[in-house]
Amino acid sequence: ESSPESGNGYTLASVREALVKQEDTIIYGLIERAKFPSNSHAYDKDYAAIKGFCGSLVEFVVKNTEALQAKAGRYKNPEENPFFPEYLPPSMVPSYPFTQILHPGAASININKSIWKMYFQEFLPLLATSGDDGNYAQTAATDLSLLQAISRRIHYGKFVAEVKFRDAPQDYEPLIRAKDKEGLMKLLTFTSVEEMVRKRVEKKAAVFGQEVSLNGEEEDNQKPKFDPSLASRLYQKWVIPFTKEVQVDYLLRRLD
Ligand SMILES: C=C(O[C@@H]1C=C(C(=O)O)C=C[C@H]1O)C(=O)O
Repeated sequence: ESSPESGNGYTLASVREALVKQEDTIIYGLIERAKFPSNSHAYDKDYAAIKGFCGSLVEFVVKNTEALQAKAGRYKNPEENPFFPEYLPPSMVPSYPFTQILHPGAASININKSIWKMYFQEFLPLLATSGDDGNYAQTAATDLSLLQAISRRIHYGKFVAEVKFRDAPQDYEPLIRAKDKEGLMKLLTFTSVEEMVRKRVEKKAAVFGQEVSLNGEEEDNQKPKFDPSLASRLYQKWVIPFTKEVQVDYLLRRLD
């Protein structure tokens, strides 16, 4: 039951359930980041001028936090993918026997560079209101936890692809051998599931982002913590397409 060849309890239903739970983490992350204004100095390499470090304050926070978390074992879990893998020290803690269901080729898939670019260049300007309150370190910390949640969700595509492959190897194998990316993309796509995901994410964003007061009348006039349609936009434009890209990348390596 627990050999690497068996499914180890992973099914399409269970991986989808995991994705639903990760939506919560992403939405909490959006709420936390939206508490701060844009704080553009946090992203400015010239502003930071940190001794012995070349890069912005957010890069400084992310690289150093990832290094600490790597020592504490974070990246031993195949669900976790660092943004700066080239700077990571080894884990210093006893290893845990994480269930290994993925093909070893999964380890070489990391699209965090694209996620990073999307987040800072395209998404963050939509989420953060303009302004500067000086809380650059705190802002960078919220960026990192939101980025980690988005990255985990997107790279979970490896697990999604693995269970889809196991459910129908006869359908996937010829496309993999032919390196038919378009055919694979079509086969792994479920538009009705995607639509449900987008709708649920927007609804969760509206519910979680609601101001809570004890006077029922006030609630209607309260501004939400962030625009809920941004959450579904994030999913539609980036999270879902990136997840599918990871699935295709994974499947292309599946028979190596
Ligand atoms: C993740 C899956 O694969 C695809 C990507 C989806 C997503 O990122 O939400 C949803 C449906 C599929 O088109 C899935 O089938 O659940």
